[in-house]
Amino acid sequence: MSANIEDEDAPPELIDVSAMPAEQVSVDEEPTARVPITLVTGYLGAGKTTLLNYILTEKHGKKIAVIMNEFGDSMDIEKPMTVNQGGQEVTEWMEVGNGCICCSVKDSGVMAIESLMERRGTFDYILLETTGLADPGNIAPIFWMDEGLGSSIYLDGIVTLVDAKNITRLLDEPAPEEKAEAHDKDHDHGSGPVLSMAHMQISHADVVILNKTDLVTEAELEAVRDRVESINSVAKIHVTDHSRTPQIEGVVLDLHAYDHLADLDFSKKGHSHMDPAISTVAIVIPPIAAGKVERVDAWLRSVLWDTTFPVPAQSSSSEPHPDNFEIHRLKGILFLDDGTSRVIQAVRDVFEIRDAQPIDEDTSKELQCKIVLIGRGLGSSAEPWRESLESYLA
Ligand SMILES: Nc1nc2c(ncn2[C@@H]2O[C@H](COP(=O)(O)OP(=O)(O)OP(=O)(O)O)[C@@H](O)[C@H]2O)c(=O)[nH]1
Ligand SMILES: [Zn+2]
Repeated sequence: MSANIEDEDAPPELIDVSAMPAEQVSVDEEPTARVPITLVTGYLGAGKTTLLNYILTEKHGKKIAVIMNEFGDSMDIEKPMTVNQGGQEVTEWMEVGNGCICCSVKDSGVMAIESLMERRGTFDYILLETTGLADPGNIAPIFWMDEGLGSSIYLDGIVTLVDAKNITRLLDEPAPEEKAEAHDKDHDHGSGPVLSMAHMQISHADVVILNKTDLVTEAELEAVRDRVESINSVAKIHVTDHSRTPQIEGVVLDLHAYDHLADLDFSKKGHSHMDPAISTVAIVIPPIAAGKVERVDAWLRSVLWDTTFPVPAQSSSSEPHPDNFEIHRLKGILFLDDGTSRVIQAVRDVFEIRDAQPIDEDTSKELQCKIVLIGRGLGSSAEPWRESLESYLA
């Protein structure tokens, strides 16, 4: 459908435009020079390192730089020498048989990426394994905000490994130490179910890999799939045993999760057993006037930054507006009356609206603006959200 996948142009740089001087916002320098990065997340032991080892040993014709976290000692390749740089351990880059290079790091992978960039040209893709307790919502914005990294790397997508055997327990009973750490402390989570890190990792995913399926029955697997879909109904789901994905491209690599959103699948809405903590809401409205993009921006600032609905011009819905919500992930596409379109991307409170690649869709299909929100306390209906946005744009 959306024909951009093979496009020569890498997607535009993800920048927090609100934090930058206006003249820098539209700078578009050599987008093809930037290297895509996929973040591989998932709870402790879900199979992240197994996945990376699989990719490092498969034939795929790509030169991938793989950054493993410190727990990656199950690597069945020779463990490289560890060097210490400024108190943080970064192991040296090691060539692997299929043309990839690999290193394992302690703490954040940002330093490893910086050391990696000195080897630019020797690889064309980066895979970063986050530690099992990392909240990808804290990592993804680095690639949007950090000007140095942002000019050489772009975020291709977030892949979350799910341990099919343990995930239900993790979602139901967040460990006490996790509660204390549960993502950033600046956010007031208000009352309600405590979000585990497992929730965060699933809710930020563009792709979910349901792994360890050899350890569960088919019925258990379906229950896990339902649970995952109820937390994040837009992520693509793949089922694996020992992280052996059916293919690598399109599953782990080349996700283009941030370039085109017109083909988002909304058909999985309306789950009977929503996860109590996190849910997905999709706002669908007709194309808007080109002059209204600024209003959409203002509406987003209100819901993402102030977590309040802008006062609606009128309220006709019988459903009350959620008043204690938190949006962790938002994606959207706007079709404008001048024939152009815009993509909206947000991870937590960092967001941007930028020009979308033209879509050569058959014109018989009616274009609709769509905004998908994943978060907490969003309510069971998209109606109050749609109403708020539409009346704000009116
Ligand atoms: N039975 C079974 N075991 C698996 C599967 N995938 C991975 N494992 C095992 O689970 C253990 C943990 O896998 P890893 O790949 O190290 O997990 P990880 O997510 O990298 O773990 P951390 O980095 O510690 O968070 C290893 O012993 C793997 O061999 C699977 O599909 N089935
Ligand atoms: Zn690992």
